[in-house]
Amino acid sequence: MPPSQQTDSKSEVLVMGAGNFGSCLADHLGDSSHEVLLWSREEDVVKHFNKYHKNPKYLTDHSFPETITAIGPDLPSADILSKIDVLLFAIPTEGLRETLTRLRPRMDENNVPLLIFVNKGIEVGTQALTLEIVADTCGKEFARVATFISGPSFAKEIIRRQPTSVSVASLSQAHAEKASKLFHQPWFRCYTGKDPIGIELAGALKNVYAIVTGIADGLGFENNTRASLITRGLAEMTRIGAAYGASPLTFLTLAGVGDLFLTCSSPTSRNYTVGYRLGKGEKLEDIIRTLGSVAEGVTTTKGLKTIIDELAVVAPIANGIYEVLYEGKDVREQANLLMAHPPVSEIDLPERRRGGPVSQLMKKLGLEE
Ligand SMILES: NC(=O)C1=CN([C@@H]2O[C@H](COP(=O)(O)OP(=O)(O)OC[C@H]3O[C@@H](n4cnc5c(N)ncnc54)[C@H](O)[C@@H]3O)[C@@H](O)[C@H]2O)C=CC1
Ligand SMILES: O=C(CO)COP(=O)(O)O
Repeated sequence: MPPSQQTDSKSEVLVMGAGNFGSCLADHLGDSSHEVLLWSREEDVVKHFNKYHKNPKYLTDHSFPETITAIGPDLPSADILSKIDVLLFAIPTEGLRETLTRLRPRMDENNVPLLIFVNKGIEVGTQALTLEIVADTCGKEFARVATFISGPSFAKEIIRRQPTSVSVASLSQAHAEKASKLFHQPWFRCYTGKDPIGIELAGALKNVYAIVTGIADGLGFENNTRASLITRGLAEMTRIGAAYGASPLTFLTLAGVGDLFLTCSSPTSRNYTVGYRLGKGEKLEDIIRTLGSVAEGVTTTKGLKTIIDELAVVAPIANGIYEVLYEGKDVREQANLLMAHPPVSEIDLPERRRGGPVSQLMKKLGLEE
């Protein structure tokens, strides 16, 4: 890969969360001349990071640029928050409401940094996406400019500068473009979009289907099975997204099918791994206890079930995984049940545009005037 491009405009960035993804993104931005603070709630991580420039718990082999300073475990002060240009959250969805609630009184609404979120989940209990959590905790002015980055992007590969592309979306086009510019590097491309809710839903839902394909692989099913689960998972995600009010086309983006394909086909995915180990017969509690990292699909399945029921969407795969995770149903029996569903039409196509070769052929068949 070509060397990192040093940007003209140097930003002061604060990354909240020093797990796999927060550390990786701090490294990415620190490597392109931005000043980076990395907040961790774990004191040992902060001390070790500042002494050795290594994270003792996540991406442990990697040496981080010396320009990154770790802070914590106390939350960043009002003074720090007033000086930064970018505030990036890389903590799991379940921890976001509390963190934002505690941070908000320290933030000046007349000096709001660029707010970026990379978590991929639905909050249990409220079924809220992050945009709504931001609105609830910080107010609508913050939510209107909140920006979301999502897409096929394993931390372990970004840190090795593998070419990566992601979707970046916000209700504010200007903020999406700012975030895109901040992250752009020869090994990292950003594609901006205007459907943050669709992008968020896609990122959260693909984790659920990654657990399902992991189960199938763990049970010993092969390539045909995985390909049909990914494709039918995409159809289901799109149906849920459309019923939710997102654009169905968003599910064809990097944050949609891109990330779905990645996480459903690689053991690097924690969600796929949860599924694979379930397929091999391990218990969910044991898998979560020993995973060492978050798999957001497990909690998201719970919120998703409520959404599916409320919107009355046909979602046999998501319902099936809910029953496995939360009702103790047997994984092999659920697989058999899915295959035993009666045949249905594959996809609801929009009205066909008249004209072109299809119309000519239909005329020849006497099916079109
Ligand atoms: N690892 C990856 O490749 C990618 C992860 N993501 C998303 O980024 C988010 C973070 O993932 P990872 O860093 O991989 O997870 P991780 O499990 O490696 O690290 C999570 C970090 O968040 C902190 N944390 C957990 N609960 C917290 C709370 N309640 N308050 C404050 N801090 C808390 C942990 O101490 C840890 O530093 C997740 O939503 C994940 O879906 C998105 C893209 C890629
Ligand atoms: O979202 C990811 C990559 O894009 C990471 O997936 P997992 O959380 O399943 O590891």
